[in-house]
Amino acid sequence: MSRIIFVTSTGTGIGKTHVTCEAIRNRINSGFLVNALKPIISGFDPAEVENSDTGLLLQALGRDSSEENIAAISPWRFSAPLSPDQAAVQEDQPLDLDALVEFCKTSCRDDYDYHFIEGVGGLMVPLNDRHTVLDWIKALDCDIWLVAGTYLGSLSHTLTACDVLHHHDIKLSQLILSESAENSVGLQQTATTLGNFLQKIPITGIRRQEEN
Ligand SMILES: Nc1ncnc2c1ncn2[C@@H]1O[C@H](COP(=O)(O)OP(=O)(O)OP(=O)(O)O)[C@@H](O)[C@H]1O
Ligand SMILES: C[C@H](N)[C@H](N)CCCCCC(=O)O
Ligand SMILES: [Mg+2]
Repeated sequence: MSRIIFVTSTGTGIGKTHVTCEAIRNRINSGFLVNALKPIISGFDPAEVENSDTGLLLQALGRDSSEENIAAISPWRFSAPLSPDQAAVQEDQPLDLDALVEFCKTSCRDDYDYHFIEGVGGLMVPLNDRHTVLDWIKALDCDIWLVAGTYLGSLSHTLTACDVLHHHDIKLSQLILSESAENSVGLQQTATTLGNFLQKIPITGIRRQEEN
């Protein structure tokens, strides 16, 4: 039975891709068959694929960044580094929630042990003028990972996101703290405080691994 894991966050630039790539590598190294999708990417530059979320995910999967491989995991690609609803209008490529959900469900029928789906930005990022990432999550039957930072300010951002999920009866499988580069108050302090409010949710942390 394969597992589908949707990776969302408290905001943009927090660590979804970093966490997902690490999770992919760990599972492949353990002998599992893994796939990953980054269905919607904005700020995408075809000349800089290697550094893009799509390129990094493909690298973690052990695949090259051919046009075909890029299109297979990231069909909605926008150049503008904006919220998808804005980039889609600007680039005349409307984002339809049903088409997005159908793409994810079809892709996740492929025979892998794990399917990772990286969202876009944070939990409530608008996809069009009516739907957000939350609606996308609600339309899928999958595990949810929330990636949060350890920067000063993250506690409120994280508890807000958890409250939204709870309000919508969406069970959070785990909260992953990706240690922030700036203004970090530290993994342990952040985990301890969040643990006081999120007793039933497993909290794990990833130390800041300085990029080589
Ligand atoms: N634990 C960590 N150790 C080292 N670098 C990290 C860690 N977490 C995040 N980063 C770095 O911080 C930057 C932002 O992380 P990442 O790209 O994973 O964010 P994201 O949530 O996927 O952003 P987006 O919303 O654009 O998809 C990247 O350069 C990433 O390599
Ligand atoms: C461009 C960036 N890296 C992400 N792909 C998109 C982030 C959208 C954030 C929208 C918002 O919450 O204000
Ligand atoms: Mg990312």
